[in-house]
Amino acid sequence: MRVIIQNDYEKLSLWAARHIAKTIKDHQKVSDRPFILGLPTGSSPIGTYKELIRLNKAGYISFKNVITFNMDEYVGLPRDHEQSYWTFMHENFFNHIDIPAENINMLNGNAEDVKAECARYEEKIKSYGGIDLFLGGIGADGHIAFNEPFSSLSSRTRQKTLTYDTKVMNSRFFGGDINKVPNTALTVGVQTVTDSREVVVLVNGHSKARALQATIEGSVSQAWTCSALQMHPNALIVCDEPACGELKVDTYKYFKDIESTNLDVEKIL
Ligand SMILES: N[C@@H]1[C@@H](O)[C@H](O)[C@@H](COP(=O)(O)O)O[C@@H]1O
Repeated sequence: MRVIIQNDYEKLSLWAARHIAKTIKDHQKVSDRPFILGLPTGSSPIGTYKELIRLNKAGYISFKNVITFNMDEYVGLPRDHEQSYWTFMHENFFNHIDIPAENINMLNGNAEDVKAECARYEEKIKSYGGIDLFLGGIGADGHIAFNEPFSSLSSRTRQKTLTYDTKVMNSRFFGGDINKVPNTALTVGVQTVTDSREVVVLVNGHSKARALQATIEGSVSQAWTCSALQMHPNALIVCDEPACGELKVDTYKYFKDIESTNLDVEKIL
């Protein structure tokens, strides 16, 4: 596992976006196969999306030959609801880049047959030969996508019930009213994420410090689904200083030292 520690959210976002842009560009230099990109919602990736949009508008990177798969979607919210992940992704990313609409894949939280919808999603990912890079965020309880604590580490796309804690956290987007937060969501599984060739996870702010500690230093356990990343051969955590608050001093120093020549955001592209 690599851990890149940046001073603040802005630097974290620049680093992650530029790393993703470079990875896509490097792939495009040697292959005509579309790049398959997994994407999250939440507040963590907003800065990364802003920088990717800037790089797209500046002509550094094109998304014309990129296929995206989003991690999750609430069940039962109309697609054009202001808090659906479909709306979030279009407002914060897709509407501002050159990606063709048919390249965008999102789970349909209003599907009549939810099981069939989840199976279709897994099949479609497989049909492209898997995901090249899955970008993710992390919940304060360590959930990745909507894989709440005690989700199987070998889980696949399915419907999950949201925990009370997650509903409280996400109620900030629903006018603070927990009753407006959907009870369930469709989500890719932990293994859908870890099957990807690379996983990049953004972790910012002190509220994520326990989750970051569990991800890096804890045992691999379904209690912290983010800990599954320890088994991944190409997992990269991009975090800020406040998120490191619960790490051992030695762990923090180790990653600062070993990545010291890779931290400069101006030297990635
Ligand atoms: N399903 C999403 C997760 O994918 C996201 O990582 C998490 C953290 O959100 P934020 O980035 O706003 O802290 O929120 C939701 O639960």
